[in-house]
Amino acid sequence: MTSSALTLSGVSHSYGRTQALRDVSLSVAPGEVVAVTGPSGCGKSTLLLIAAGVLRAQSGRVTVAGTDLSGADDTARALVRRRSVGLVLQFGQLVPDLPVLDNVALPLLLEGHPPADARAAAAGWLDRVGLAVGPATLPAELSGGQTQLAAAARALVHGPALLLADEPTASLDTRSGRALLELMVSTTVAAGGSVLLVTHDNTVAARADREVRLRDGVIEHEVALS
Ligand SMILES: Nc1ncnc2c1ncn2[C@@H]1O[C@H](COP(=O)(O)OP(=O)(O)OP(=O)(O)O)[C@@H](O)[C@H]1O
Repeated sequence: MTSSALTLSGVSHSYGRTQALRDVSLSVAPGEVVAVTGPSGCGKSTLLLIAAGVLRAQSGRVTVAGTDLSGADDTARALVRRRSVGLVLQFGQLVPDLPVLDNVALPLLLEGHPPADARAAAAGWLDRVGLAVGPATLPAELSGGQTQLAAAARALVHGPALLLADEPTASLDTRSGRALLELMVSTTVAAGGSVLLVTHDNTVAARADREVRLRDGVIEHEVALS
């Protein structure tokens, strides 16, 4: 049996009295690209953060690349995230006092790769996403769009089994956004990985194999796109 890259089974999550997700079940197969869409506040980002192991689901089960995150402690969840997940959040979320190059190299450095190799790989990915920075350039020196490019390079540098992206092209112009999306999706899928994209942009969603539409924290419908 081929295990899925991501499985959510009966996942619910609340922030105080706001129920963000209600009994959501979703599975992403290896090599599959899924877009999660829906109106503002319907729970898209919460779903992605739970899939990434950043948030712990209050109920239900979450499995990433064969590891059950539901019962895992913070260290175990961080390890799965580091090894198997590439995460691109809306505003990049780079480590502010680390040079951009080291931010991109971080997933490899944390896995014990020699620093020179990790930085060479990071430079290669920065080149591929089209971001020219010096070795000492800090995140604060980048525009919003450049920060998204760097975040995408960091998410791809270790060849993740599961790429999770929340509005990954929101700060980029249409052409750069399209090119970045294509790079993220095609390289991940070519390596056998899967992609979960959170987006309100129909042209981004159209790149997916399947669209999962949320409304008020529940799956309203799913459509196969390819
Ligand atoms: N940290 C938080 N504390 C309190 N409520 C939150 C928090 N994060 C999200 N929420 C609430 O949970 C619900 C789902 O939010 P979420 O960010 O997952 O939706 P979304 O579909 O990603 O929205 P958007 O498209 O606007 O980013 C919303 O009602 C939101 O206000």
